[in-house]
Amino acid sequence: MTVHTQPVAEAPDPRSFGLPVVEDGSIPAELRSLVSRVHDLIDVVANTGADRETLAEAAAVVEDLTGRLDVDRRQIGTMVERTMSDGTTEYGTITNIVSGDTSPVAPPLFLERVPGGLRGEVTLNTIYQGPPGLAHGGWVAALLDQAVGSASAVETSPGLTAKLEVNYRRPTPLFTPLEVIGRVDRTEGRKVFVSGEIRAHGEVTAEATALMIRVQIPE
Ligand SMILES: CCCCCCCCCCCC(=O)SCCNC(=O)CCNC(=O)[C@H](O)C(C)(C)COP(=O)(O)OP(=O)(O)OC[C@H]1O[C@@H](n2cnc3c(N)ncnc32)[C@H](O)[C@@H]1OP(=O)(O)O
Repeated sequence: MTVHTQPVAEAPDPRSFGLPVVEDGSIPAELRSLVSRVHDLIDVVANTGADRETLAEAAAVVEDLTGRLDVDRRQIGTMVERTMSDGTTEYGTITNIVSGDTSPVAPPLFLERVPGGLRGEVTLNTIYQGPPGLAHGGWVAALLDQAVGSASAVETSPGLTAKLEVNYRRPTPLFTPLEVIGRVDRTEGRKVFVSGEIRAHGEVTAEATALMIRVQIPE
C-alpha cells in the first residue's frame, strides 16, 4: 500500500485519449460572462412572478438566442487545461456539471490545492434546491464526488468513481458559503480511497468516502 501526499506525476495529457483540449485563457471573456448571465437566468426563471406578456416575450428572445448560439458546437469530451496557483497543469471537462467553465448549470465549484488535499468554496442558489431552502441531496453528493474525484486525479491520476457513500449529517443550506474538501486517504494499485466533506458555518453538513478506479493511461 502506498500513501501519496504529493502529486506523483504530471497530469496525463487528455490529447493522448483523443480528446480536444482548450487553454482556459482562450475561453473568451464574453463567453464566461454569458455563462454567468445564463446561470442567473436559470435561477430567475425558476422563481419569476412576471406577467404572461413578459414571459411570452422572454421565451421568444431566449428561443432566438438559442438558435443564434447553436453553431460550431464543441466536441463532446472537450477538456480545459489550466495552470493551478502552485504552477501545476490540470485538466477538466469543459461542460462538467459541477465545475465546468462553460456550464451555466455548474455552481461552479473551483478547487485549489491545500495541504492534505483540495478545497473549494461555493454558494448554491435555488437551481440546487431540494427540500425548502436546502440543497438537494443529489447535488450534495455531486459536489463531494467532484471534490474526491479531483483530489484523486491531482494526487494520483484520473479515474472513475466506483463507489460513493455519503453521510448527510445536517441540512446543507442554500445562499450560504459552503466549504468543500476532498483528499486521498490511501491507494492500492488502481484503487484510490478518498474522502471529503462539506461545511457550512464551519460545521460539517455532509461527508463522503469513495473508491476511485484509475483509468489506464495509453502508452
Ligand atoms: C483528465 C481528467 C481529470 C478530471 C477530474 C475528474 C473529476 C471528476 C469527478 C467525477 C467523477 C465521476 O462522476 S465518474 C462517473 C461515475 N462513475 C462511473 O460511471 C463508473 C462506472 N464504472 C466503471 O466504468 C467500472 O466499474 C470501473 C471503471 C469503475 C472499474 O472497472 P474496471 O476498470 O474494469 O476495473 P475492475 O477490474 O472492475 O476493478 C478494479 C478493482 O477495483 C475493484 N472494484 C471495482 N468496483 C468496485 C466497487 N464498486 N466496490 C469495491 N471494489 C470495486 C475490483 O474488485 C478490482 O479490485 P482488484 O481485483 O484489483 O483487487
